[in-house]
Amino acid sequence: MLIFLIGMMGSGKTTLGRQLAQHLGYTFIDLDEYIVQQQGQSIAQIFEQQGQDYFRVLERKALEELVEQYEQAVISTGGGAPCFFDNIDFINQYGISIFLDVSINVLSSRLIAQGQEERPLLTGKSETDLISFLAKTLDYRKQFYDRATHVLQASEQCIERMVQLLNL
Ligand SMILES: Nc1ncnc2c1ncn2[C@@H]1O[C@H](COP(=O)(O)OP(=O)(O)O)[C@@H](O)[C@H]1O
Ligand SMILES: O=C(O)C1=C[C@@H](OP(=O)(O)O)[C@@H](O)[C@H](O)C1
Ligand SMILES: [Mg+2]
Repeated sequence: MLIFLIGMMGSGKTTLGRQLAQHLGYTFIDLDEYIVQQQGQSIAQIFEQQGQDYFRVLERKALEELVEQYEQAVISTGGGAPCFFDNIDFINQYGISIFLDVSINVLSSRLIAQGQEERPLLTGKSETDLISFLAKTLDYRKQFYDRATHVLQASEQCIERMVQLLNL
């Protein structure tokens, strides 16, 4: 089975995905990390040098490659991945998708604590700007996230509890 984690930046896709994969004995793949390794550039460099549209094409190609390569894997996507092309349909065609539903306040405090250098969409934003950017982005992306096959309320839960709740 392929398990795709989807949701906003800071919702815990990378963190939970790694632990879920370990728990299930599945391969763990972070889509951003896969792209970084293939391109030999950071996400920030790809955005800066080739632009966001190019990054979205790389994301789609990476999804296509991964579904060919793996049968049992947890794949943590980047926040925008299910929201471009028909990626959410593609994901649901090849596996299950879990939307990590996290409130804007929790997202913003996690993202502020983590620093912004690896998330080019957030670079240079004050806390107020960040909150309104996240709210506006979620407002648009919700139509894609809502098509996940599973939803996990993930604002407060600790990782271990989330793994139990999924009962996979
Ligand atoms: N369930 C959680 N509870 C508390 N902090 C978390 C949780 N999940 C992730 N974090 C923290 O939030 C930040 C963003 O997590 P990350 O896994 O990189 O999110 P994403 O990949 O969805 O952008 C990290 O600093 C991480 O340690
Ligand atoms: O939401 C987005 O558009 C993005 C999310 C990031 O991944 P995370 O959700 O893991 O931070 C990364 O793919 C890129 O910076 C763009
Ligand atoms: Mg991530």
